[in-house]
Amino acid sequence: KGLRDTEHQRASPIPSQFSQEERVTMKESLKGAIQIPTVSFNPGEFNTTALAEFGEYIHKVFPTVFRTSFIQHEVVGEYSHLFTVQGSDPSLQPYMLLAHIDVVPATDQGWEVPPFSGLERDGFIYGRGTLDNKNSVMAILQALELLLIRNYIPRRSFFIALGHDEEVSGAHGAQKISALLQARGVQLAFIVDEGSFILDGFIPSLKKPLAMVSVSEKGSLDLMLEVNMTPGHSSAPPKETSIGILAAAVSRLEQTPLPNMFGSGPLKMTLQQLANEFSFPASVIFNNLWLFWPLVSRLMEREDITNALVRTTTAVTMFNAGIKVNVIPPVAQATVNFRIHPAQTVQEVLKLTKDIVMDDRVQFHVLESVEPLPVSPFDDQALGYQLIRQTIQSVFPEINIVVPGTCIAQTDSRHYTNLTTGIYRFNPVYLQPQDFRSIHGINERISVQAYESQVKFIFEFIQNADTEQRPVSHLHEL
Ligand SMILES: CCCCCCCC/C=C\CCCCCCCC(=O)N[C@@H](Cc1ccccc1)C(=O)O
Ligand SMILES: [Zn+2]
Ligand SMILES: [Zn+2]
Repeated sequence: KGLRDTEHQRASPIPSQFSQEERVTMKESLKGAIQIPTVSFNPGEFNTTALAEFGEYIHKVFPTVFRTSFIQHEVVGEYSHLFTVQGSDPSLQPYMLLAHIDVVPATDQGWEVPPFSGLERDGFIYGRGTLDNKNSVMAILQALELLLIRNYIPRRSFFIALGHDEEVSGAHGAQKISALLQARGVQLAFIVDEGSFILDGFIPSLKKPLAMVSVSEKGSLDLMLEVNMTPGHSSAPPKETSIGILAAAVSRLEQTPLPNMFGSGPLKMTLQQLANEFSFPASVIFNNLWLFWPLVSRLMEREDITNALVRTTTAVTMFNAGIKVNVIPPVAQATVNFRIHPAQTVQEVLKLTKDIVMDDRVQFHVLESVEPLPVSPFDDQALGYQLIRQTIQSVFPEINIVVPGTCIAQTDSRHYTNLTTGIYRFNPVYLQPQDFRSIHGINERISVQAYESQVKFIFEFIQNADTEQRPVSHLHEL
């Protein structure tokens, strides 16, 4: 099911074919972007030199974008970029494409090539940001540049927002852009951001790749656990120290996963839509979840990635205690990062956590919390979702599974809920489990061909968004 464009609009799309010279230029431009180490270290702590250089770099490699009269470019929060592309038809509601220019840190250790070299090997461009998320930054601007060179004039207005601090919360980039657009009275038809991919090999019994468009996003709770004890000489220690008490509390949390929420939230819809794609006997199981849900939910718990879809996860990420070898430690602190399932709330997770720890000597400090994001519409009338489906069909004709999903991490799009109810997280790039581990890990890379397809996707997406849409009953009719 989906939307179909009108006949006359469909008659003359600009074909997404790029010359050999354009293909070389686009991959070289991505490599150049990777070579600029736009690292975010901590909130408010960025490589500002690199961020400034990145701003100059995009001017250099996308000159047409910057000199086009109907495109306004603004720098927001010093290093983020907002482009307003004024469409020719003001009756169409605008949309927004999001990406971020900052990356997480990377040292050379474990990498086949240095992480900021942007080197090409065996058809892959390596480097921090090739999947998260300079590929999107560059592909969006590259697609627009190529459309403008072909004299394309968009009908529907759209915004491109490139945040510079997504990896450390988005407070200086996305939040400021969002406030600016709100002050201007902007309401968006939908937003497309990072957060999911064309998944290949994530579900053992499913041989075909599937495009998962995330329509929701898990929340988070950063909780600091603290134990205070009177310090003293280690030669006559008390029965328990602050470290021992805290370690036991943290261990209880790790040993007691929060409840399996299988059956609530978007996952059930995802699996129902997938049911007919499995071969026997998995197809019978997924078509009868009312009977087999205990089995499926247990199977999903086995792997870390699918476990993250069925529950609020608990990750102990920091532990600090002790000041000297012969001093009883006065304070022990641990930070726990919970990723909250869409069917739970911050308060529920806090209560469950306190019940598991069950020790009055442990104090709880909420450092930061974000509720899970609402589920964006993905029905036949949902413009953003259907445009993504339609463009997947055309750019990746081999993919016949497009399902709504939940993003297990957080994205800058969470700062834009004031502007739209349609937030879709999808990168048109194939991802295998080992690629998933490279995001924030080592040897992050994208194939030249995958990057070209991403440019092609956005090139077509912008044109598809300009066609008048009306509902149709079958996707294959698009
Ligand atoms: C049933 C099918 C199985 C589906 C498996 C799902 C596979 C997941 C695939 C892709 C997910 C990739 C997510 C990439 C986005 C990463 C965004 C990110 O890292 N965000 C940060 C934001 C943040 C939050 C708080 C403080 C600082 C930064 C994050 O979430 O940590
Ligand atoms: Zn990212
Ligand atoms: Zn990231």
